[in-house]
Amino acid sequence: MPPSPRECDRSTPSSSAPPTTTPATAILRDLFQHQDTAFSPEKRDELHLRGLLPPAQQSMELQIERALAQIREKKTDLGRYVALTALRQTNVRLFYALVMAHGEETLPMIYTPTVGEACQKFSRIFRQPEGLTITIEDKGSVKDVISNWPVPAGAPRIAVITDGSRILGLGDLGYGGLGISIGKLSLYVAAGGIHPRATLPIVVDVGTNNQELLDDPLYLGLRRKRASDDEVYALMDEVMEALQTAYPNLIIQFEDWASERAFGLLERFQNKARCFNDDIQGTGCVILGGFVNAARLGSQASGRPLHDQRILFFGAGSAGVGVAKQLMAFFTRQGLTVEEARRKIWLVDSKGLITKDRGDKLADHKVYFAREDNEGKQYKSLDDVVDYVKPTALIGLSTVPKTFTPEVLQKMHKLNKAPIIMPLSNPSSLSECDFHTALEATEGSCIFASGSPFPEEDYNGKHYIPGQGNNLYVFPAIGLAGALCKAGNISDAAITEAAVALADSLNDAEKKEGRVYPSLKRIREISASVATRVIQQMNKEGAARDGGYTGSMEPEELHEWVKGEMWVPSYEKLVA
Ligand SMILES: NC(=O)C1=CN([C@@H]2O[C@H](COP(=O)(O)OP(=O)(O)OC[C@H]3O[C@@H](n4cnc5c(N)ncnc54)[C@H](O)[C@@H]3O)[C@@H](O)[C@H]2O)C=CC1
Ligand SMILES: CC(=O)C(=O)O
Ligand SMILES: [Mg+2]
Repeated sequence: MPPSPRECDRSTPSSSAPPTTTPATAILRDLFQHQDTAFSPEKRDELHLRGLLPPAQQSMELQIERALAQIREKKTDLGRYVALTALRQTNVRLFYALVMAHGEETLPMIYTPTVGEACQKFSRIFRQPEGLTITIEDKGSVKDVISNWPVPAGAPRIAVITDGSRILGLGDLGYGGLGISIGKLSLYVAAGGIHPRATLPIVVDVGTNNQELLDDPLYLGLRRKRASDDEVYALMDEVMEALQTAYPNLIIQFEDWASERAFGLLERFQNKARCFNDDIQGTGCVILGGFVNAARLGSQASGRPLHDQRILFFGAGSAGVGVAKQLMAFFTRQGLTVEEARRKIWLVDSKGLITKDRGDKLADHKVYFAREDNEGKQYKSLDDVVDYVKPTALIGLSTVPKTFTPEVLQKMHKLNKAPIIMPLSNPSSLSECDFHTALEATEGSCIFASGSPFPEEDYNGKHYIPGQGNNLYVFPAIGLAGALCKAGNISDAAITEAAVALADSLNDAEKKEGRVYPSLKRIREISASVATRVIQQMNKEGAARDGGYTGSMEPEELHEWVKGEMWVPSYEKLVA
């Protein structure tokens, strides 16, 4: 077997102990060394910590209990976000141990929906700098900025990069977008097992067109309007080049760029950088995975063939079109031609059903799905479009809340024994409908998944569990796979493989419960299985660049190896 990539990979954070000369105060201020009350009496002596800590020695489990109680005491979700951030910046192991042990409670606080509000108020809740800031004014010296990133033991393996121009469905939040890079990377650690030190959150500040932010004296970003397309692309050429030179194995995830630039950047870099776009490809992937299971349930209820689907997208931005493109694979894998698959998909934007003869100039990314079979008629309202298309599935990626009205949902119920309803816009306040409304309007018949979490519901004496159709199920695994096998690029086929692996990951109990996505309690297990399949695909394509290491393993061996590579928060070692 060739040498383990670890043996020749200086990008893997070292686990060696700190020099014994590290001053006690520095240990207590170092988020990677802090153990709080867990230091044993011997360690306290050895590290000169005696007297600097309370007398009690406590386990991580007890510390989790205390931290959770403190979080629960906060009155608002934003308060809980701030408290959790403070914990992450103080004791990184305790933070991740808490998130992993209580994911269902804490994920909505560090991710959607709360991360949206945190990005909106980023400059107001700011306490200490995190992540890397590259501004349009750094043009020409991006390399120097990147060289300032402190990497005390190992280089970053995953970067999440945003320009803050479209944060969730909340629009242009300028510099506050950094919160989404930080939030996504927290999930890389909690769900994907990437070492926290190997994560690199980046905001590219090219200005903001959000006047409220520009007028806010506390705003932390550049006080200027957004730079032009040409300026941004020129800056991004330099950023991508500099990042890849500094860190040759870095995987770069584009996040929450306004649609035109999201597509533009993906086209520009997909084949020459180790990158992917989470909103286009990650979302496409997670919805394909869930849709496969939803269609199975729908087909069981209706007795109709699996591919007998008519999918209506409400919203045709980077997420809508990204998912539509990925869902083509649902049909082609069942033997339909690409053209037949395309015809199963209808897209609606703010002007109504997207047709070739609608009379407006369609953005490039919408053209492929523009219908030609509308016989000159145009359909504007969602009600009218539903009447015309007679969809089996309704997928919302519009950022417009409550647009799946009870009337629209009732129509879906009339048309289908088990309609697929996916209001995927984030955060929860922008969801096209909530779970309760969907259940009532469809008399409990819908197969449901939303972008942000909704509580479980009891309806007519039956218990229902909503799915969360969110890219969090796949991006950590895709990035993990790329990092572990040192992928040279991330292909569409690798993304599709992640989707199929996610669909396959439901266990029998979850199938029985009618779920389309596995329980988030199993997210690490899911990430390991998905990452294993993606690595296999990358090897098949020749994209893995680890000298044949992962390619030489049998699937089960590879799976075990992936699991073993995932970072686990523990105090066993002195340094995380
Ligand atoms: N669940 C998940 O994992 C993900 C969810 N999203 C969510 O998807 C949403 C959309 O994201 P993007 O596509 O990047 O945004 P976008 O702004 O590019 O696209 C929004 C689309 O909705 C359409 N739209 C706006 N108002 C409308 C109306 N009144 N009626 C019909 N269509 C309307 C727009 O024309 C546009 O096509 C966001 O809320 C985002 O948070 C995005 C990525 C992942
Ligand atoms: C989940 C996500 O990536 C978004 O809403 O943009
Ligand atoms: Mg996003």
